[in-house]
Amino acid sequence: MSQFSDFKDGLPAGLQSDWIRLDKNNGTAELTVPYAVDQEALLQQLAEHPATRDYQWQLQCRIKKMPNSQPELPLTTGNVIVVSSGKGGVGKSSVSVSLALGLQQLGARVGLLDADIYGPSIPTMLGRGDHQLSVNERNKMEPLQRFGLQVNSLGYLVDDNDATIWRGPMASSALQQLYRDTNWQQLDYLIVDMPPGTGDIQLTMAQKLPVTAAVVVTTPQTVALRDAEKGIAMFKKLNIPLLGVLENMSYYECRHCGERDAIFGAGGGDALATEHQVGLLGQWPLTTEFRDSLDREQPLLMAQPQHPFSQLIRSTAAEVARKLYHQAQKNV
Ligand SMILES: Nc1ncnc2c1ncn2[C@@H]1O[C@H](COP(=O)(O)OP(=O)(O)OP(=O)(O)O)[C@@H](O)[C@H]1O
Repeated sequence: MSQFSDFKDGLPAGLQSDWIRLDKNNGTAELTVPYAVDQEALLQQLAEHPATRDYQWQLQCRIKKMPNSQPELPLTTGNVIVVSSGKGGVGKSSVSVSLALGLQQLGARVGLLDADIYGPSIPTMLGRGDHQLSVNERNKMEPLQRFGLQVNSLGYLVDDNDATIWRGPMASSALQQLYRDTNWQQLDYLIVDMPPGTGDIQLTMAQKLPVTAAVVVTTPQTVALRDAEKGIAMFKKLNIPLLGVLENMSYYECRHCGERDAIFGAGGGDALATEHQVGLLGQWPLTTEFRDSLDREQPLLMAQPQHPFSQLIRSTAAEVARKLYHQAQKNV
């Protein structure tokens, strides 16, 4: 096996020459961020490029486990990405569900952990079907399988009203237990839907998990942006790499005439990301279909995978995967 070092031109963005191995007439491109690459286009390019066209190409997908913020905590899953918001109601749970499904639709094995003690909404968005949470012979909870995701939520375990009265240590140790005592199966990513806010509870919770990276969700509204800023500061303080800010409800697009209305203001997420040098992961519209699909336990990505919003979600998910990889490389 040799590495292909002289292969810089003509590669799709995201592919690096040291991911390429050659063996006689066979070439393997190992994609450590498979989602950032259009695999069909890449195969075609490899087949046509003068330097590579004499080889038979195959692609292998390998998602690395990146370093996490708490090396002393056992990592029982793949990369742990926490989704957080400074303020409630900005769509953090909707984003968590969508990013998890988006990564999965791009080929990853994904779990979703609902840590929102104030109002676990994942069971409402994904439903539970006929499934009940069960405990195996090793006393581990078997995650619920929803749309191909492995899911666990405080909402599957306790009544909503019981969970909301939990405070500090109780909440963070419940989260830790939920993470550790779930029998996650070979995950590439675990998306964690955190409780809204940036107080002591959220801080402690983030410290109790081996977090790989974080995403902060905001709307463009000034009051949400101010709180999102506190979220950015929290992750900086915890030395958790921030993949970027995701602006949700950026504009409403009329279904009939297509006109866009920035009802919560325009440009706020972008300005915030620029000011803190954290990158804007996406600007998601406010749409009836998105809200309705989650209310009906049929996420848009599943119900209408070709919908432009579904495509936007997948491209944000690809950006998250790509950034996670590159960010972690920088911090090694
Ligand atoms: N882009 C969007 N378009 C339309 N509706 C949305 C969008 N994002 C979220 N919603 C809706 O807004 C409501 C709040 O969303 P969600 O529960 O995800 O917010 P949250 O930030 O997790 O709230 P909290 O953490 O305070 O419970 C939900 O009814 C959801 O369907």
